[in-house]
Amino acid sequence: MSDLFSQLRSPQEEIYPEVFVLADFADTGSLREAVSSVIRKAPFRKMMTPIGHYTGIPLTNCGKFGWVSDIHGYRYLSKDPQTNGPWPAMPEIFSTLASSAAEQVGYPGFKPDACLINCYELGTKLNAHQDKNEKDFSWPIVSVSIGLPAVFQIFGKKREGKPFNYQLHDGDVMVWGGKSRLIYHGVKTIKPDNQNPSLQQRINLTFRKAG
Ligand SMILES: O=C(O)CCC(=O)C(=O)O
Ligand SMILES: [Fe+2]
Repeated sequence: MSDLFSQLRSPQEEIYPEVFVLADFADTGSLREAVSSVIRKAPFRKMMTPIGHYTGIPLTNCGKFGWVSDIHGYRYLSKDPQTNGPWPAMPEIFSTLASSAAEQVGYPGFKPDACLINCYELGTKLNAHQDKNEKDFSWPIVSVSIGLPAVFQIFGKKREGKPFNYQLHDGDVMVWGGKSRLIYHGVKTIKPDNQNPSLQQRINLTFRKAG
């Protein structure tokens, strides 16, 4: 996103303790091409949750490990349950982007082995949750926004209460770690963007060191 608004934001902002936003850090045109190549091999799918519902947001993965949900719970698997083969390799531009974003805010040496790709349609949202299926919480989560804007909600240590809200735009990269690594967070219902009425989706990439 390169309009007047994005030029008014500072390139790096700590929006919450140890939660950083790098505004317009990613070149989403080339990321979209890489997403297309991943979803040709591992299409978006809804997954069953332990309580027998489907996840509202279609998702897929690339990298050594992929995050999955089924009636047994949430975990990382080295194989795509739909094919029983490995997940698509993580595109080089994904890992380079995630490592450089992490390094920029104080996590040198971050080498993600899992990238979860969520595909939000208009009217969908992500309920408050923690990212806690990874082995080592000393590594941050790096999250990249593509397409429609979204309001990211930070609830903090508890799921309840009034969240801190921050609007993420195409190209924004958010990194959270340290004392905020296990914050409850979510995404408010995705709305159309009047400036870009042709945009119908938001894609989010989250990079993790899972294994
Ligand atoms: O879509 C986002 O910005 C956040 C996604 C997220 O929290 C997750 O996939 O665990
Ligand atoms: Fe999350």
